[in-house]
Amino acid sequence: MTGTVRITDVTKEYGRIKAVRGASFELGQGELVALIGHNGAGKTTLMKLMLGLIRPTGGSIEVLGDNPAAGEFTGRRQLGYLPENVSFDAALTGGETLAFYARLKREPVTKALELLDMVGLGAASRRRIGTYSKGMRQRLGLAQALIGHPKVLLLDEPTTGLDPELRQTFYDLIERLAAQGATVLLSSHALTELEERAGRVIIMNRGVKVADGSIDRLRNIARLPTKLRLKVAPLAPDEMPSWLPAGALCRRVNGHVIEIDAAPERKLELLHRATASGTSVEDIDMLPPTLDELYAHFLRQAEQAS
Ligand SMILES: Nc1ncnc2c1ncn2[C@@H]1O[C@H](COP(=O)(O)OP(=O)(O)OP(=O)(O)O)[C@@H](O)[C@H]1O
Repeated sequence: MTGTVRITDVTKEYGRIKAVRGASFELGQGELVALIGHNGAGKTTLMKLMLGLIRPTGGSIEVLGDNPAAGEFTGRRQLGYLPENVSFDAALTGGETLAFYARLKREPVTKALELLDMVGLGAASRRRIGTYSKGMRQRLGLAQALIGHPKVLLLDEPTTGLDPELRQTFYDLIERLAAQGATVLLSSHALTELEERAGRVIIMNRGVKVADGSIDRLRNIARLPTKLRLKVAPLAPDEMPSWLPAGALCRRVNGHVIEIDAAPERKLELLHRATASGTSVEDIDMLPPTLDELYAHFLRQAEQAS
């Protein structure tokens, strides 16, 4: 993995507000990384630091081998950025807007206009942005960020305002870009949709990085229980299956479905008991901790430690 972004012990203060506190991480070529955290956790500040729009109070930042806040930052043209609240001149058409940004980036206009088709705005390219829906403006923002095949894409809340079908198209698109070698960092509150997509998750809390890794790795660290949902023969009102070990954390979902919280080290034993001959288990679903649950766990842990 070649590092394209290197954040080392970075702090950013706005007066007395510490927006980022001692954050360190590297992003590699072709990585699709989700940056998650509550409002004010420092996500946008980190992106602005990577773009060179603001300077860190402490620590160092390297993007594509250079300091983005340096005057002669050569990598700037290879960065794509979709801000959280994207806004364009309502009087311009989508096509005119994209042509304007292409010229700013010194990229061929015709190539940039092809991006409108890619985000499903080809038919609307001659319409004024004032007539666009929020989802259309968001897609125009994404097309703008993609001008010039950026090596690093920073997307701040990119799926806000997109309907489920467009979200799917959006993720397909960025997965393809990552597969072609782009580094994609996206901030989001939509944890459920990130669960299947992000190869890696960075969790921020009050400016501090509190977790970093693939979802499997975060599951290993958090050691939260896996839910085993079992369909069993109909149970009497207070009955529980006899094969359940004493002390098992178990609840009835309804008269023939029970759910057990299985600690990682007891998962196999419980499965074995459930499927041993003589039990009447008809079906089993294993539900590992969701990203929502992991997120809540790491935030709780960080709050307890502070
Ligand atoms: N220009 C600024 N001047 C003063 N404080 C700022 C400035 N920009 C951000 N902050 C503060 O820094 C902290 C981190 O803000 P940031 O925008 O990075 O959070 P975020 O995680 O992106 O939140 P959101 O999800 O709401 O966008 C917040 O407390 C915010 O109020």
